[in-house]
Amino acid sequence: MQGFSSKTPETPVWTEPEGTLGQLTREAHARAMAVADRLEALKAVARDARPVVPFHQALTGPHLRVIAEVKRASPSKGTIAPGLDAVGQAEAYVRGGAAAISVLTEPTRFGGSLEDLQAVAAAVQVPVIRKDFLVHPVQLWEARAAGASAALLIVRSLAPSLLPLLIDTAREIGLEPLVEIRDLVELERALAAGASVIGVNNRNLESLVIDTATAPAIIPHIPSDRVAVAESGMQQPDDLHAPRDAGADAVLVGSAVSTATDPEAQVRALAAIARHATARR
Ligand SMILES: O=P(O)(O)OC[C@@H](O)[C@@H](O)c1c[nH]c2ccccc12
Repeated sequence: MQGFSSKTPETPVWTEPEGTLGQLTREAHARAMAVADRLEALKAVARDARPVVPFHQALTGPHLRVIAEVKRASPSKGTIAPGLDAVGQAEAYVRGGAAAISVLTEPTRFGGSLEDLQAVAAAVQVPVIRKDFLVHPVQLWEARAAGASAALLIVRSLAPSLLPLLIDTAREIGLEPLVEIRDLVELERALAAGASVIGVNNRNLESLVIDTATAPAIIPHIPSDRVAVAESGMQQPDDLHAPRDAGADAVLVGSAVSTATDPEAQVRALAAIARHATARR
């Protein structure tokens, strides 16, 4: 076996995701298998779907952008906003200045659905992202058929050959992949696979532990020709200073806006902080 020389970048051995992420990834894979034979039908629906709204473009510019998420529940907190009306919520986010809307479609732990995604995509003008544990091309077609303009791909959930395959498939369909990482090794994988919008999750999805210092530490390493998004754990406007100062292009906020009594005002307050920003990377 070949050892690593000091000049050879270390290639980590691929291991399956553990903990909650492992479970969610396996469940998502089973759901994909159950609809795999619908691929041709989904392609036909996708042809008539709402045209793609450029996601990359919506997140670029001199100011920090806010991606607001429709989130009823999470594995860490359980149910947080049980009766949430996805469309009403998304419309409030847009009035508050959200640059894009994230819609959870994972059903068991996040209380989401493709119906939510479809309804939101039909109601708002901004790009909508499918947030789930996607592991199969058929799920990208589902996203596009529902009117999504972007889809989340979690590096930790995807075996090395699968990540570039799904990134390429997403782009062929017209979806922009938001490629999620949590450390520098995963950043290298994302870059090598051609990711252009990179999200750094403050939450470790295997242990569910949150550390809001993660995104600010990783983002300065993201090349300036890529879009950098800080994700998770940001509750109030002040929490946006650290990712902004690290050079983030956008922040993704879920729980804080989903549980807000006035979601429009909450997003507006976040976007107001965002507007003071100047990109540093
Ligand atoms: O509710 P928060 O802490 O604002 O987090 C939102 C978002 O980052 C989080 O929902 C998320 C980030 N990556 C994910 C992957 C799958 C499901 C959910 C997520």
